[in-house]
Amino acid sequence: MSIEVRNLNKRFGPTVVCDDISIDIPSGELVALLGPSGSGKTTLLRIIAGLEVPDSGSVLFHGEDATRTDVRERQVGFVFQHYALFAHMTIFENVAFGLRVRPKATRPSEAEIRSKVTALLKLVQLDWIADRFPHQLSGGQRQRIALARALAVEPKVLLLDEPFGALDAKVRKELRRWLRRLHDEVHVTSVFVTHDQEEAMEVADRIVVMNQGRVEQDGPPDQVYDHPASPFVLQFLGDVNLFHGRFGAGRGDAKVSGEVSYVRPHELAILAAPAEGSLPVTLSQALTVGPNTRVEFKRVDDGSYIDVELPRSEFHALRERFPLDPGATVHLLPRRVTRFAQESEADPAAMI
Ligand SMILES: Nc1ncnc2c1ncn2[C@@H]1O[C@H](COP(=O)(O)OP(=O)(O)OP(=O)(O)O)[C@@H](O)[C@H]1O
Repeated sequence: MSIEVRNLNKRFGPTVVCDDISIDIPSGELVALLGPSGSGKTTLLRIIAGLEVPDSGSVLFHGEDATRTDVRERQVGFVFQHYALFAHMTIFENVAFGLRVRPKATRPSEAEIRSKVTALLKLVQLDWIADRFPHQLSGGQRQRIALARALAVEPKVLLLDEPFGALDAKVRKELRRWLRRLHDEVHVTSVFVTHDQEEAMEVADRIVVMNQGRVEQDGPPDQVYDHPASPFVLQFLGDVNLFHGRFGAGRGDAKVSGEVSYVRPHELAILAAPAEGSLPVTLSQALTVGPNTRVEFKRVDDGSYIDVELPRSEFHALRERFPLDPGATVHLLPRRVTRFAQESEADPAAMI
C-alpha cells in the first residue's frame, strides 16, 4: 500500500509542527523519518496513523483520501518505544490477541490462529519462548514480539515510533539489522521514526530528513549523505568541520565567494608538507577508540579546532613517516568539500 502525504499542516497552539509537508512512500518501502527532537516526526506519524487530525492537507492510502478515515479502518500496525505487552498473557496469546478480538465473521479458526502465530514467532526468531510471559523476556525480545503482534493482523502499513529507543546500543544495532532482514521478507510499507542518523542510514530504503516541521530532504541514504540539500542535513547526518570561505583547491577567492566549506573528519588527509589548498595546523590530541583514531588539530591562523578521523593503522603508519605528537605542525588537505552559501548556513540553535 503506497502512502502519499500532501501539503500537510498542523499546529499546536502557536507551534507549527508540520509545515506544508509532502512525501510519497511507494508500496513496500521502509522509510525513516529522521530529525532532531521536536522536528515533528511523531506528529507526522500519528497523522498517517489516523491518531491525529491535520489542520489542512491530506493523507492518501493507495491513492485514496484517508485523511478523515478512522484509525481502526486504516489497517495500520504500530510499534512504539514502550510497547506494553499484556503482562498476564503468554507471548503466544499476546501475538494472537489481534486475531482473537476480531468479530466472529472474520475471526480465523483456532487452528488457523495457531499456525499463524507460530509462523510469526518463527519469523521474529522467538518461537521457543511462546509459553513465557513478557516479564521473562529481554527488552529486545519484547520489541520483536511487539512487531510480531503488529504483523499478526496483516496491516497494510506498519508504523514504528523509535521502536528501539529504550534499548542499549548493542541490542539496538542487532535489532536494526534484524528489522532490515525482516522487512526484506515481509515487504509491508513501513514508516520508522528515529533521531539516530546511523539507524536511519542502516535500516531505511529512503530517509526523510525533518527540521522544524519541514522536510529538508527526501532520498535514498547514500544520496542524502553524499549530496545533502542543506547545511542542516549535512550536519545532522554526521560530524563535520566548518570553514568560513573556500577551503581546498582554489581557496584564493575565499572573501569574494561568501561560502562556507564543510569537510567530514574522515575526508581530510594529513600531510607532512604543504600542498595546494592545504591548511597548516598543530596537533592538539589524538584519541584511539576501537578501530579508528580521532585527531584534534588547531589551526595556525585562527586557533580554531579541526577533527580528523582515520583508521588507527593508517595513523600509526603516518606516525612512522613524520612526527605526530602534540605540538607537531602538519598540513590538512580535504579530499572532498561540500560548499553552501554563507546565508543558507544552518541556525546552530536548531541543532542538537
Ligand atoms: N498534543 C500536543 N499538544 C501540544 N504540543 C504538542 C503535542 N504533540 C506534540 N507537540 C509539540 O509539537 C512539536 C513536535 O513534536 P513531535 O513529537 O512531533 O516531534 P518529534 O520530532 O517526534 O520529537 P521527539 O523525537 O522528541 O519525539 C514539539 O514542540 C511538541 O512539544
